[in-house]
Amino acid sequence: MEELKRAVAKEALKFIEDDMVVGLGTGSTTAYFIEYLGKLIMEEELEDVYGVPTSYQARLLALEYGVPVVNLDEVDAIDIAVDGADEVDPYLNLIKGRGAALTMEKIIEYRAGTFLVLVDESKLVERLGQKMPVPIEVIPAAWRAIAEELEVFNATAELRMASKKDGPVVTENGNFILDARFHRIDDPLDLEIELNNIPGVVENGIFADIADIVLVGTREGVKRMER
Ligand SMILES: O=C[C@H](O)[C@H](O)[C@H](O)COP(=O)(O)O
Repeated sequence: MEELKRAVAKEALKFIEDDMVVGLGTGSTTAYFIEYLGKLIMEEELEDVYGVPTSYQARLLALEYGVPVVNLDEVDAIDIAVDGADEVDPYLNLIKGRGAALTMEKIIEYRAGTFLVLVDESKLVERLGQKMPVPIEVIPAAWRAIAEELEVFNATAELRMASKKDGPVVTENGNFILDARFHRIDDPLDLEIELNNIPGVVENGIFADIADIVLVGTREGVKRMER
């Protein structure tokens, strides 16, 4: 699996040109991309490329591998954003947020001229929600009210607990994450909008209609899905 992730990360470098502002995603697949991008910048194969990190993880990796970073409010535009995903359906709708970075990821990826997604073949599903729950970032005081509200959607929600901290995961925005399992997601765009209408929801991990290209690492090589 790591080999497939490395292969898509390498392929993604072909999309990066001099003078680009690049959204840097979060997760294990994008980590390889940031490493390889840093190498090209250090070897002066690429010039004047800046990264806009979607998380502390992306920022730390960029600093480690030599990708100059800028904040979202310092750039006029983002040329391309590169990020992983937890699930990809045949229409390029995604579930993201296993790493709890979904809100900043969506802000940056929505703003990008091109949103390039990097996955291995295990992430492909026929229908979103088949394997993964939908992460929902919520204002802490509202977590229980929102979990109850989700029953209306025929979903069961669990508060995500931390593994190296007592109590719940706290996002980089100071919020909690609910992982919601839906009986069946027929219309991802509609559900994405509906979830964000619940008071106290900051953002949810359905990324419908936003990915432009998905690179899929398979045992037969890197395949490309496009809209
Ligand atoms: O918040 C985390 C992100 O949405 C990740 O991009 C996503 O979970 C994919 O991560 P990985 O490449 O490690 O599977």
